[in-house]
Amino acid sequence: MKTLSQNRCFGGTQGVYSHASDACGVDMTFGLFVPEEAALGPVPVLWFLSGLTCTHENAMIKAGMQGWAAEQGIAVVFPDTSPRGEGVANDDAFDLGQGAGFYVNATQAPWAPHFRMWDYISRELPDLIGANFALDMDRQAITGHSMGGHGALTLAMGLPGRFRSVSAFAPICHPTQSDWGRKQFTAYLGADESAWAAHDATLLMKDKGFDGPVLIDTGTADQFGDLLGTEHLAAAMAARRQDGVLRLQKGYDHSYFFIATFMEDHVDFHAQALYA
Ligand SMILES: N[C@@H](CCC(=O)N[C@@H](CSC=O)C(=O)NCC(=O)O)C(=O)O
Repeated sequence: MKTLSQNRCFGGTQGVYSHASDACGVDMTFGLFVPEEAALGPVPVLWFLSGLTCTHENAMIKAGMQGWAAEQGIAVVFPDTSPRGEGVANDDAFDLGQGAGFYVNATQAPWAPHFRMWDYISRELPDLIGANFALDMDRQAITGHSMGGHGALTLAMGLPGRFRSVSAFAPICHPTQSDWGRKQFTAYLGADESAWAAHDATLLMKDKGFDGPVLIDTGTADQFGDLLGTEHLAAAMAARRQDGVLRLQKGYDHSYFFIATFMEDHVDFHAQALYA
């Protein structure tokens, strides 16, 4: 692992690191905020999965997470959203290929050799940060935005026991029925839709739900609202009596201004679960 930068931040350290990824077969970059409490012992971990077109950097510099995480003594991980570089497949569209990994393991050409973001986020990166930083990997929570909200919800429900709480900002909720999902799952996973269900938050909510609290915020003025399928996840949560809150925030759009506005709520929500 290589340290690319380290800056003192709210008493802790905001770092950016790169490493050779076995899962993705290329070097991957991630951000990690570690609060000052880590000097005394391992601290809980909150993951932030970012959306389409993002690198590790967007949320790290725009979401305003570090101050709230420092107050709670929680570390925050900011992974990249896909493998990148020459030799890695890509597409001209912003919603496929590099910057648009959708948190799945691709099985189809030309994506399969590198696009293994499920394995990267669920296995390789946790192992790496757990071994190299003072993090308590028995206390993890996860959040994310848009495509990253989809990733947070599907990883939380797909890995029972891993995360104590899950939240999301404007998540893609029902990708198997959305143009933000059908196109990408066809490309990455193939035309057989039975392989898609494990990556659809609404279907997972109907099937198994999440063994912990859920918090979702989406803006009523979200310019991508029709692609998110929020109503389908809301219905699935209500039908199974999921422990959770889904809020529609008046006038907010899809941007990081929306995310930053409600970030304190989300970090506090996760802190309650991580310190219970
Ligand atoms: N370029 C696209 C819009 C891309 C966009 O809005 N990306 C969002 C995530 S959308 C869902 O995953 C984002 O977080 N962008 C990065 C940022 O820093 O704002 C278009 O033109 O439609």
